[in-house]
Amino acid sequence: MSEQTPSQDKDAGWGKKLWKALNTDLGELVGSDKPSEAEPAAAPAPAAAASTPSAAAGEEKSFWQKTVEVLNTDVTVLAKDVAQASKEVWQYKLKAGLAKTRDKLGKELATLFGGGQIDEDLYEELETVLLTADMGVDATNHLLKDVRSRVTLAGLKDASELRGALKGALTELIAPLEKPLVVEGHQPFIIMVAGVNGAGKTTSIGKLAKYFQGQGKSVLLAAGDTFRAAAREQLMAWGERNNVTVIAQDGGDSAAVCFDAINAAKARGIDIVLADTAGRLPTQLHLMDEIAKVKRVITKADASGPHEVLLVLDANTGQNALAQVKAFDDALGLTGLVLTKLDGTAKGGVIAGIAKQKPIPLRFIGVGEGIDDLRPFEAKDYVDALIE
Ligand SMILES: Nc1nc2c(ncn2[C@@H]2O[C@H](COP(=O)(O)OP(=O)(O)OP(=O)(O)O)[C@@H](O)[C@H]2O)c(=O)[nH]1
Repeated sequence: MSEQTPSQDKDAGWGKKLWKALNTDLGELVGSDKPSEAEPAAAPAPAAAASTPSAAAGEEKSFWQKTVEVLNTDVTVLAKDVAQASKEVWQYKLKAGLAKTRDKLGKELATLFGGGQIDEDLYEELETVLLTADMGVDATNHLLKDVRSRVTLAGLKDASELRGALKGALTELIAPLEKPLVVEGHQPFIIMVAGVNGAGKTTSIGKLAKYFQGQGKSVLLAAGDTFRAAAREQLMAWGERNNVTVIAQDGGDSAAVCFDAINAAKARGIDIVLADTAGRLPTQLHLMDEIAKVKRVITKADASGPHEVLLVLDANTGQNALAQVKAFDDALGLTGLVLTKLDGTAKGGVIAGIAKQKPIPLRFIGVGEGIDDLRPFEAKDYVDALIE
């Protein structure tokens, strides 16, 4: 068993470190009504000079308290700006990532919704468009029914009004999948990651580690894909670059790696364990048995775990993704899904199929190979990016 521990403080993400540093300094300032010795003598502190500790306890605020208030306000405003900018960047990426699906769907919908009356021919064409975007028969039927009732309810007459009806119906259908992963309540919070070969498990684990670090969580990775040596190397290289401990083993047993990783995380007070597993097809029954064993061994290491069992799906597989969801759910009892590679496919409609047939929370979607290209799924953003 090998362990790769980063040299620096890997337990805190930069966000946490920054926040801690700011709060520590500000906290110290609040506790002091006069400049510290480290402050220059010429520090502009007339109010502070006039203000005694008893005055500070009264109505009058000291210079330093006012300074701290201003600084805190600025930090809050700055944090809001950063969050807003980050959201806008993601919406842009999502839109760019869904370009293939949108181009296909959008072009056909544009013709369909160009104008003219709403009739049976139009519904038939809409059905074909939805099916070709890989929404599947069930979801397509559901959407058509919903669109029809919206048309009746709102008394819509012109085809150009159907866009809003379709967007509304689609948002409502996929909204139940929007259940962000909450990694609280257990320490370590153990996330087991499964999927077919090449779905994007290992890269998603790297992205998730960064995402959770950004929330101030400490993360440890279990290189449980002992089948593919490159996956272990990939994870270790990633861990080294990002100061995250990786527990690995040359070849051997995936369950044993996860077991050791959980114990290491417990000993170090780590917040989150992300456990990789080897890719496998649902038809490889012995491998499906093996992954069920990995889960059982995780439960041996921590009776309450795993706290999340994620299935990573490649969006390119389209409707076949549903068969994977069913098989892995039978073997493992899935609690969440990750849909990767939405950027490389015109099959983004598969989310509607999942929502209709196997509504397991879609925790994250991936729209690129970059480290920030995986984010929590939001139904409205998704539909807005898909249908303009
Ligand atoms: N374009 C794009 N590529 C992605 C995305 N997610 C993962 N990939 C790529 O998909 C390829 C396979 O990813 P891996 O993480 O190695 O897949 P895996 O599931 O761990 O593979 P196995 O270990 O063989 O089962 C890599 O080249 C990734 O960069 C995504 O959202 N968009």
